[in-house]
Amino acid sequence: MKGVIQLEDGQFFEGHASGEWASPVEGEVVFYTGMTGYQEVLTDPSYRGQIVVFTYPLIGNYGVSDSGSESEKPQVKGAIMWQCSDEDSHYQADQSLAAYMEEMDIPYLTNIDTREITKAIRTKGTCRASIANTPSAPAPLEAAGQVFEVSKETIEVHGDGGTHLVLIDFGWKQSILDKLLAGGAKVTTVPFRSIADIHGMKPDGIVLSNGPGDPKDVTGHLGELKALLDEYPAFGICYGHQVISLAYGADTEKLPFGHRGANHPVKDLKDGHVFITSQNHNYVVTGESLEDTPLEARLVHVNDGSVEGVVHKEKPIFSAQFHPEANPGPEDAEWMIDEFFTMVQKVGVTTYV
Ligand SMILES: NC(=O)CC[C@H](N)C(=O)O
Repeated sequence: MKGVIQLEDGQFFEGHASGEWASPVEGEVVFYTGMTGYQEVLTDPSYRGQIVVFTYPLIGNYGVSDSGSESEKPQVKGAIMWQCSDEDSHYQADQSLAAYMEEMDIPYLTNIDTREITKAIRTKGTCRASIANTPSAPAPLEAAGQVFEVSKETIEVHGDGGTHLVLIDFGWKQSILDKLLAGGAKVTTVPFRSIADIHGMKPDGIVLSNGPGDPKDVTGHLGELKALLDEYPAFGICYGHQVISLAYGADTEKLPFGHRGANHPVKDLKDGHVFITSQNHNYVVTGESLEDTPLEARLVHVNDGSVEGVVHKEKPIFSAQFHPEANPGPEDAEWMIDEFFTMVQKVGVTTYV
């Protein structure tokens, strides 16, 4: 069956549709350049509401595993591929990607020249798009507030390790929780709407999770968040990095087409070493906006010089704009999780630079 993705500016790309749709599927269209990691991408709450173009031509060749998802259900609005495999060649696979897409009812197109559409997004910038059986213009309105859809309603306790960490929930990924548990923590996940409750839990440290959409969606919580950060060691991952920066007075802006893939080089200004990271973000902290804050940039993207991590000049607080939990992607940045545990365990720490 015929399927079409149409961008905001009227450009459209024709391919095969996974189904017959009564109405168009609309969302922000972004591209992901990794060769692997499709299951994590489809289920990562940070991709909530987006249509993801996979640039690598063969997606799904190692199938889908029951234990490989980043949240309980798919989060993307739709997917665009050249080829979606209906075979699963991996000993841990439970089903093929094509079967998974059908079971989960994720609308997708195949036989689309994903490199051509990526060039269009790169030229025009991230934009809205619609997937349908015939060309259909997407509504111009930008969706907002996805973080309210993915942050859970309740406080949950995981594991029983000796270090008590609170993971502030902006839509946390399973692999962040897994890494904290593996490091020896008991982890309490707390919805960002319940930040005030965290003081009573007296945790050893705070981790601020990844999340979808614009970090300014949680502006109303920044005051109580800063009060918390002033008291506890903290580590922010992606959305978490952005809200730490906003809480201390820095600003964020939207990149033209974001960073999504598993090969983004980042430089640590502390010692000059460059490492490869897994990334998934539209927004960045603007470098100049850090000037009048107690934060400074420690990590920068080698390709475009954008801020990839900040550190507080006096307090034990630091952050990563990328994904040190590395699902999907290289594990080069896992040292940050180790550093966080060391920082939390270090009694009387006052400076972390
Ligand atoms: N992975 C994330 O946490 C993404 C953060 C934010 N939604 C952005 O797009 O920049």
